[in-house]
Amino acid sequence: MATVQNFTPGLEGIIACDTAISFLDVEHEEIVIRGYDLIEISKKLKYLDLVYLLLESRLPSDEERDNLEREIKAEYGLPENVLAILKLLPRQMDAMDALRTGISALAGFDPELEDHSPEANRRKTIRLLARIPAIVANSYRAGQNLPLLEDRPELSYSANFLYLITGTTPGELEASIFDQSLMVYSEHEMPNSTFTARVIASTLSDIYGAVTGATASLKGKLHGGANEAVMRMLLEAGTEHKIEPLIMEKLRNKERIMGFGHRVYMKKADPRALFMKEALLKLCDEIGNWELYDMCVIGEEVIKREKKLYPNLDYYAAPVYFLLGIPIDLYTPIFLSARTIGLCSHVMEQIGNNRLFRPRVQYTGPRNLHP
Ligand SMILES: CC(=O)SCCNC(=O)CCNC(=O)[C@H](O)C(C)(C)COP(=O)(O)OP(=O)(O)OC[C@H]1O[C@@H](n2cnc3c(N)ncnc32)[C@H](O)[C@@H]1OP(=O)(O)O
Ligand SMILES: O=C([O-])CC(=O)C(=O)O
Repeated sequence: MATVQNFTPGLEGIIACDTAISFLDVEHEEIVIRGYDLIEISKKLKYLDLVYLLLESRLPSDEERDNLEREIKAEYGLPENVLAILKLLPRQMDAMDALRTGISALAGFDPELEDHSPEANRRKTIRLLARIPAIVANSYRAGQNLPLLEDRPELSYSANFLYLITGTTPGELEASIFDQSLMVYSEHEMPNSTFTARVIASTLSDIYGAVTGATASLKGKLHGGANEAVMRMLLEAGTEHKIEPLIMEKLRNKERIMGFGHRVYMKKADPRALFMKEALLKLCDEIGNWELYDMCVIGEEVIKREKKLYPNLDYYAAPVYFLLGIPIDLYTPIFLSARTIGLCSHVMEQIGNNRLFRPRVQYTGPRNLHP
């Protein structure tokens, strides 16, 4: 049997590349984004400040952030033919598959597709940030026979995104919590989807292809798809009295409980989950009904007691999105939209210092067979 040294299934703990973008400092429970603590900037700043930080490696002045917002808004609007493709998709198609198709179709309408210069890739990133929310919302609306909506540039970037999804202008608290959720979903070092994007970029393929591949990766319920599964579980329980028996039954059946555990944190809290837990409480306070919050807290305690596992971001983002009136099918597409800036930053960094990803295998098949 051919052997290769240092085989680690799932590449657990393996350093895949060097990066100046982000790092999970598990020991200090800090997600470092270009030197800043993600949770601190999510509390103090806005999503577009973080977009600027990821793009330019420094925080913007107010004027620089406003200019970035203008740049993105100038690219609002989907090409007619992309809208036509979205309308032709089967109604039952998974929203992540529709999104993947939409992003892939957008590539055909970008005249700079094959220009891999940093300047062209920055412009393509701006276009993706401008157009992915409209794909997410309108592919869903088309499938539901709802009228398609156009961007409203007078709203902030995240308020417009939430408007496209729900069809109503969000209140201040809703827009602010949605913006914070985009921030905590924006970038997270080297998850499967980001690795996928960098692997694709390392062949000198294009940025749309890298984001399309990452979308397929993020769909899976061991990754981004978990936020939708969490909400379905909470709805199945229905009340705070039924969440413990439901979880216990799933554990007896050896099922994984979605929204718990994490390859990197595993036995530590995901700082983003705690932040979204606070956001959930604020939304419950606003409506004067704490049932969902109480149910989540009971679920968290049961899993800690039974499995010594902590919630990840998806566990608390799901009920937050539910209270924001977002259809469950769109939770993972929203994750991808928020993550677009992280993915594009990694693609640009990969191209800037490229080495083709091409690992080896530990061969376990037969040898010396003859036809
Ligand atoms: C934003 C995000 O994308 S975060 C991830 C979202 N995904 C989820 O929430 C899905 C549920 N969680 C999981 O499946 C896992 O925790 C993962 C995939 C996220 C990480 O898993 P891995 O690093 O591969 O850990 P692994 O699968 O080896 O699990 C280690 C042990 O913990 C258990 N475990 C891990 N997560 C869970 C869970 N959610 N429910 C029940 N048991 C779990 C495993 O069964 C295993 O137990 P064992 O050693 O007794 O067999
Ligand atoms: O880091 C991971 O493996 C998954 C995750 O939490 C994310 O992508 O936000």
